[in-house]
Order: sequence, then C-alpha cells, then structure tokens
Amino acid sequence: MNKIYTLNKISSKGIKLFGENYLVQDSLEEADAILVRSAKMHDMELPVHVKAIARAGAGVNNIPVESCAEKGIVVFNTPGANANAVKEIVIAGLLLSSRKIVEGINWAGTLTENVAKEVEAGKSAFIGPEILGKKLGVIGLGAIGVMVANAAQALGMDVIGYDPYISVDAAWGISRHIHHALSLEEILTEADYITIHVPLTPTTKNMFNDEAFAKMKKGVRILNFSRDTLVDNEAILRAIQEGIVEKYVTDFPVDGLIGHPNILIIPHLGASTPESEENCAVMAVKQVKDYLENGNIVNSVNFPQCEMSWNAAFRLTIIHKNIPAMIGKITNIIAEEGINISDMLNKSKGEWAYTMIDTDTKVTDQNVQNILDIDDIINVRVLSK
Ligand SMILES: NC(=O)c1ccc[n+]([C@@H]2O[C@H](COP(=O)([O-])OP(=O)(O)OC[C@H]3O[C@@H](n4cnc5c(N)ncnc54)[C@H](O)[C@@H]3O)[C@@H](O)[C@H]2O)c1
Ligand SMILES: O=C(O)[C@H](O)COP(=O)(O)O
Repeated sequence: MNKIYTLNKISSKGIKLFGENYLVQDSLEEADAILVRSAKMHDMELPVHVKAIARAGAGVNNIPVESCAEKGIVVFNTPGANANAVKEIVIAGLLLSSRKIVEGINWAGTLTENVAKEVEAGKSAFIGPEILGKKLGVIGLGAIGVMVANAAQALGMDVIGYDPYISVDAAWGISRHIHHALSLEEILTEADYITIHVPLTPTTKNMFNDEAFAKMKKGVRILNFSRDTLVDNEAILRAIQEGIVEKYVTDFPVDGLIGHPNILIIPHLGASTPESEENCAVMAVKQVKDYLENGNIVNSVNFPQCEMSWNAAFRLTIIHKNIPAMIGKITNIIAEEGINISDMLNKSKGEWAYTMIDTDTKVTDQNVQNILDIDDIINVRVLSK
C-alpha cells in the first residue's frame, strides 16, 4: 500500500485516480509521496521514505527542489494545467487596470438615496482608457504568457513578447501577429501595459526594480500574476509616487501594498477554477502513480524525463550523479550474477541522472546493496510487475 500525504487540498477528481492500493492521508507518517499546491516546504524535514513530491500547479519556488534532488526525491509539477485559468484572470486584470471598474463598483455600493441621479452625476470620476490598439508587453512566453499574448492580440492589442529561453512548443503556439522583442529593454521602454509570466528564481527576483521602472513609459500599467517578489515592492511604490506606474494589479497580497489607490490586490486566485484544480490534480496524481508503480519520470523539475515501456518481470530504477562510468559499474554488478538486461534507459539533467534497467530475473538484495554502495548512487528501487 502506497501512502500519499496531501499538504494542501487537492481536487477529489485527481485523488480518486489513486485507487485502492493507495492511502491518502493528512500526515507525513510513512508517506511515499507528497501532493502540494502553495504550502511552503523549505523548512520541512523530509524523511527517507518520501520518494516524490508533486506540485499540483506550475510554480515550484515553495519546494526545496535542489535539496530534494540530493535526497533522491523526484519533484514534479503540472506544466500548462492551470494556464487557461491564469490567462482568463490576466485578461480581467488588464481591463481592471484600465477601466475603473473596481473603484466604480465600490463607490456605487456606498450610495443610499437618489442612486440613479447620483450615479450619472458622479461617474465621470471613473473614466479609464480602452485597451484596443494599446501596446502590451508580455515577459515570459511559456504556457501562460503565450495564451495571454494571443488573447490580448485577439482583443485588438498590439502585443510584444520577450523570452530568451522560449521552448519550441511555446514558439509553435504563438500567434504570428505577436512581435518578438529581442531585449527586455524593448518591452520596458515601449509598452503601455506589462504582464510578467516568468518563474521566481534567484535571477528573476526583483526583476522589476528602480532601474526597470525608470525605463518605463509614464502611465504604464503592470500586471503580476506570477510571484510577489518578481517586483520590488518599495520600488513600485516609488514608481507610482513619481507617476510612472498608473496601476499595479497583483495576485499576491503582501504587507505594505494593501489599500493603496493605485494597486489592485487579488488574493492569489489565478489558478482557482474548478477546471484548473482538476487538471492539476489529475496530472499530478497520474505522474506520481507512474513514478511509484513503473519508475517513469514525466514532468519533473529536478530529474530528466525518463519513460520506458515495461515488458520484463523486474525493473531497477537508480538515481545517481551524472558522472562518467556509472552505467558500467552498475551493469557489471548485474552481469556478475549472470542476469540478462532486457531493456535499459539512462538520462541526465544537469548534475543528476536516472537509470532504468529491466530484467526477467530478480537482482539479489546483496547486489542491490552493492549498487547502492557505489559512490554517487543516491537511491535504488526494485519494482516488480
Ligand atoms: N497566479 C497564479 O495562480 C499562478 C498560476 C500558475 C502559474 N503562476 C506563476 O506563473 C509562472 C509561469 O507559469 P507558466 O505555466 O507559464 O510557466 P512556464 O514554465 O510554462 O513558462 C515560464 C516562461 O518564462 C520564461 N523565462 C524564464 N526566465 C525568463 C526571463 N528572465 N525573461 C523572460 N522569460 C523568462 C521561460 O523560458 C518560460 O518560457 C509560474 O512559475 C508561477 O510562478 C501563477
Ligand atoms: O504556481 C501556480 O500554479 C499558482 O501559483 C497556483 O497556486 P495554487 O495552486 O496555490 O492556487
């Protein structure tokens, strides 16, 4: 029986897919895998029985990805599974940043008498420009950025996108009407609206700082549905004060920004639709099951994509450092006991590698230990059909 610890509430549509050989629990005790959304895991002790963590969502900055790799814990996410939900809220954010809809609704809610007359007399305080024909800069053209760029272009915006690491799949999906910016500077200096869709990493942290705001057009509207600290909050407050930023729409409430008239704060609702919660849960559960049962790795952020059809009786999966002569050392141990390898796959990602070896005869416990004893082997699992 595999045990799964759910650190956040995960859609039941996904949980049901585990089936009867799994126990889904709200404790870490003997857990083989953890399902998580935004819960912070950096201070968690992860015991040796944890083999996998699946983030039902995109951002993995809440998970200690590198130290998990060192412990042989495979971390998964669910690329694209919530992208449409985020695209829709970003389009709403674009309109809210422009038209004073929230401000107008709040004001109308305060009226008590002669409401129709008061509305007509007071509504001119809530004028805001149309987005048609305005220039939108999209930073990060991944699953979300591409969808946002295409949707904004379909609404009549002039869209420029910037992503120096764009994937081939994302490039295929982008409308030919989107202008490809060759530098971040181009977006910062030209756009009337800027939306940011990059992961939070040490290099993207505070990407929007004083220097970046100084390059922007006066009256620019900024949308941040990616992560709080991509934007330096002190710097954006200064940019608002100086009249550079007209409106900041963010999905990340933090101290110091609440209640500011030029800032609209949404309580991290980007992925909060039934559809995306289900998509993320289903994808996360399928990936964890496939890893625990078959050893396949799909959509990991710390280990390589590694999938192999399984026709033999046994499978060894080995997590190790990506260094020379490792395969030879492992296969020598298996060959010593006269076992034939019927299929094998080895892939690497950065400093980590993963090897799958299928055999019809079970590798003895002693030889599994001998493999484990090789320097830079992190863990070995023996799976049987
Ligand atoms: N508000 C929400 O609820 C919500 C929901 C989903 C995702 N997110 C956030 O949005 C981020 C993006 O999600 P996604 O699904 O599009 O991820 P993704 O991995 O598909 O796309 C990210 C893109 O950013 C690009 N990129 C990385 N560094 C860059 C840089 N310095 N300049 C320009 N481009 C850069 C990458 O090449 C990639 O194409 C996530 O990491 C997460 O933090 C928020
Ligand atoms: O990175 C993500 O997928 C989003 O920030 C969604 O977070 P959530 O699953 O906590 O809503």
